Amino acid sequence: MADDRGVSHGTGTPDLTAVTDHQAKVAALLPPTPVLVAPLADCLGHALAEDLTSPIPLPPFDNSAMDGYAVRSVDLAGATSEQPVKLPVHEDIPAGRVDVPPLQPGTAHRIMTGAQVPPGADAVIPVERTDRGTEQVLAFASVQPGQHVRRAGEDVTAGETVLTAGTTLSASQLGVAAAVGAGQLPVHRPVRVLVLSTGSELVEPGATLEPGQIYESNGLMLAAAVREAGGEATLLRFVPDDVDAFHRALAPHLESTDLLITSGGVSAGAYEVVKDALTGTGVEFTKVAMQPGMPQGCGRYRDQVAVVTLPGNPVSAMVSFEIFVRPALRAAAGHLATQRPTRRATLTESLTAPADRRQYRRGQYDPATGSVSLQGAPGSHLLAGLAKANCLLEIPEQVTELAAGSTVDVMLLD
Ligand SMILES: Nc1nc2c(c(=O)[nH]1)N[C@H]1C(S)=C(S)[C@@H](COP(=O)(O)OP(=O)(O)OC[C@H]3O[C@@H](n4cnc5c(N)ncnc54)[C@H](O)[C@@H]3O)O[C@H]1N2
Ligand code: MOO
Repeated sequence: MADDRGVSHGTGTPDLTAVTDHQAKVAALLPPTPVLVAPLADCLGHALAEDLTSPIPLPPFDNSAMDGYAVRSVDLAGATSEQPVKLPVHEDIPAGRVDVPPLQPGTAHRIMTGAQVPPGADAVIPVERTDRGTEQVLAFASVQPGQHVRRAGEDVTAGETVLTAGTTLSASQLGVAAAVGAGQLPVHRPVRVLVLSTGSELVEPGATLEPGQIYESNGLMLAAAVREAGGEATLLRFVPDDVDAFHRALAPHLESTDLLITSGGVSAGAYEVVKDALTGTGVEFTKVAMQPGMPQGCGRYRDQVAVVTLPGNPVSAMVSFEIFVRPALRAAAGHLATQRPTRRATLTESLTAPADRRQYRRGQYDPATGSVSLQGAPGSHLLAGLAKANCLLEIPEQVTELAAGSTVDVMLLD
């Protein structure tokens, strides 16, 4: 049933596109990116394209967990500080020594952390429990068989899968790949994104503001968001509010762009350059049942490049990026983790929300108490509040008010 704004109650919204429908449309625009093989050092943040199995065990050989002496544990049975056991020291084994001679019964080899445990030894006595002798050593304690020895394969066995396809490669994932000897990895190429902002009122941050001008912020912010999401961003700013200039600015980038993201110029004003330039080129404009972020558009420009047009209000642009672009970008680049983590949180204060629109409010989530407080008012120009927020509260379409103490879903931003 629709009200006098043409907005229906319940599930049907004749004049407004459902958030989930627009999400699906944007996601469908971005096919998976090709797989390339990249040196390990260039793989940070990319998604692994195939499972990585280890050709070797880790550790590759039994090695010492301590600086000390490799011994046979039976030789130190009953050793105490009062009744130490004396053993001749036959060899010195620094880490990396490969010609390690076997340990004879009743002797010790001095050994360093990470060095190969010699055949015949079954334990290591740490240097602190000895007199640190080099020709012969006094051991002031006994050791259990296996003590302070790191066994071959106890971390990873040969043939074991250490990373699965779709894993986002962060520092520790690159660490394990290097440890098992992978010099390069098959990864999905990041999505190449052109971020374009238009608006005659916009000037470069750092320049002097004339009356009526504002600093350009969306372009820089969206390009950073693309990079944080694992994409490659090229920034094209200060494109004049002129349709021909818009097409001319775009043309040299078409070949090397998978996705064009614009901000601004799509609502109902007399100078909506993005809408004017892209209408009829394969891009469709709509109003989504969301606040902020109602005016949206997407499509394929001249059958060539995926396009998502975000609204110009900075908070609208950023929230729209989070809801529509980020998950699609990550899915196309092969990441299994496409969604931000979510929590159910207790609201510390009451709020009201517009009917029939899904509202995203900015908030501060406190993981210690599981509570969330609002960060600033709902206005979509209030960028400072967004900058202080660590989460978005998702207020469902049918909810118009929530009392303090209510439970609400939050999406964590960092
Ligand atoms: N009559 C109507 N007016 C508006 C409607 C509507 O439905 N009917 N929708 C409102 C909503 S909701 C939004 S959101 C905005 C979206 O407008 P546009 O996407 O066309 O954006 P602009 O008008 O170009 O700019 C809006 C606002 O954002 C500032 N802006 C734009 N680009 C940047 C940038 N790169 N960096 C910083 N700030 C930017 C711009 O100066 C404006 O203040 O429309 C409402 N109006
Ligand atoms: O929907 Mo607009 O994006 O509220 O400000």
